[in-house]
Amino acid sequence: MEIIFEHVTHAYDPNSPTVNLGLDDVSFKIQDKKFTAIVGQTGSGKSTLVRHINALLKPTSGTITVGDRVITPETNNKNLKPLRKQVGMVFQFPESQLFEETVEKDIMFGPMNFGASESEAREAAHKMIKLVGLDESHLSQSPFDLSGGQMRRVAIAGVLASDPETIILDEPTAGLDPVGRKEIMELFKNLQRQGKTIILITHNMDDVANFADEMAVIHRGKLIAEGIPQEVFNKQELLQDDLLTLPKSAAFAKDLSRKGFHFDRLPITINELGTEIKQQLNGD
Ligand SMILES: Nc1ncnc2c1ncn2[C@@H]1O[C@H](COP(=O)(O)OP(=O)(O)OP(=O)(O)O)[C@@H](O)[C@H]1O
Repeated sequence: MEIIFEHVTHAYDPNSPTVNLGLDDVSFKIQDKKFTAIVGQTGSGKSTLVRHINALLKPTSGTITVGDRVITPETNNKNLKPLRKQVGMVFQFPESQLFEETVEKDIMFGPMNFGASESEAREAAHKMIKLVGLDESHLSQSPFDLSGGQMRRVAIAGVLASDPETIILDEPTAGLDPVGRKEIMELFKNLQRQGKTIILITHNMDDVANFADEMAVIHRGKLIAEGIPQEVFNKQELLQDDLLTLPKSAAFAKDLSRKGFHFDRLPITINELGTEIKQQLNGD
């Protein structure tokens, strides 16, 4: 589902529509079935941006088109269920929203809320628990008897169980160890391969380099750059002004360029870096 922001401004204080702007005249497109990363410093407006996609927040001015639905300042809260079913959202620390007495009931809650029958929701719970890498035996457990990483997976399964077309992830791997983080990121990449549109807010530039097709950089509520990660991470003006940090491979390449190596463009993944170094050592 294509998502189009057109001149979207969000003022947190409606009495002062030009100050305390969460978003300031943002226009851009999020492409259907792509993996798009949204990055920017703390407080730059990333969460504010994505909360407009399922109308959790309404724009003060401008429009957001989500498939065939247009969200405007006048959009009211009635009839938002179809949109919320299409656009699933995994919030930061989603495990804090688990509340049912069993894992199965927790995963079933979303689909039943959107009109699935009990047996359809149960079937979805059995499918999704496996998809997030957990055993079906956990379904009968209390979510609160699971480890933090397992709870995170259950919460993600709950969002996936409604089969949303677009999945928004607000720092879904925060606090996970490197192995857990990689597994979760690969799960989302696989969902994209199966046809989902993925939108990821992250502070981890290695995840952007390794998983995203597109990225957007937000600063003080404004969109200041967008494009494929390889291009955006090579924008000198962003790096000079510390508006963007580099993935580890690119930072390492930058160090090497002070020691005699030359990179036309900074490599952003470990594979690209390895290839470049090999070529230069071989004198290719
Ligand atoms: N409910 C609110 N009321 C008033 N101001 C808010 C509210 N929520 C966010 N803001 C302000 O809007 C700006 C953008 O916040 P937002 O949470 O979108 O940033 P973010 O980039 O997601 O930050 P982080 O990386 O810390 O999650 C910040 O200045 C923040 O203080």
